[in-house]
Amino acid sequence: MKTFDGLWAELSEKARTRPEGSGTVAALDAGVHAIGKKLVEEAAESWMAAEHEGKERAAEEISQLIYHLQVMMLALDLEPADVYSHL
Ligand SMILES: N=c1c2ncn([C@@H]3O[C@H](COP(=O)(O)OP(=O)(O)OP(=O)(O)O)[C@@H](O)[C@H]3O)c2ncn1[C@@H]1O[C@H](COP(=O)(O)O)[C@@H](O)[C@H]1O
Repeated sequence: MKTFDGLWAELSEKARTRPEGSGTVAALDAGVHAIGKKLVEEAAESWMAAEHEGKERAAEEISQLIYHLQVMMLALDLEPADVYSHL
């Protein structure tokens, strides 16, 4: 099963090697404004799923929120440690 750290390693590698067809590379090329819109969209979908669609759907939307959160971190050249230092 993929974890936060496992996904982070995978996405960091994609950002570095820029393979053809990667949605992550396309998202990074689209920029912070576009990534921010996806982040807000997935946050709203997580909220709606949590309130109206049950735990399984909420978990699915939260996984997508984590993905877009990591893409934003990559776009800003932030490492997980930079974020963890504020927890
Ligand atoms: N975990 C994810 C992941 N979660 C969410 N998403 C993206 O977020 C979108 C989900 O948004 P929605 O469900 O709202 O669907 P949508 O609005 O129809 O999507 P769009 O039209 O906006 O693309 C998906 O279409 C993906 O673009 C993800 N894209 C990739 N990953 C993983 O990231 C890794 C690298 O992916 P690539 O860079 O594409 O190789 C792989 O392991 C993937 O499984």
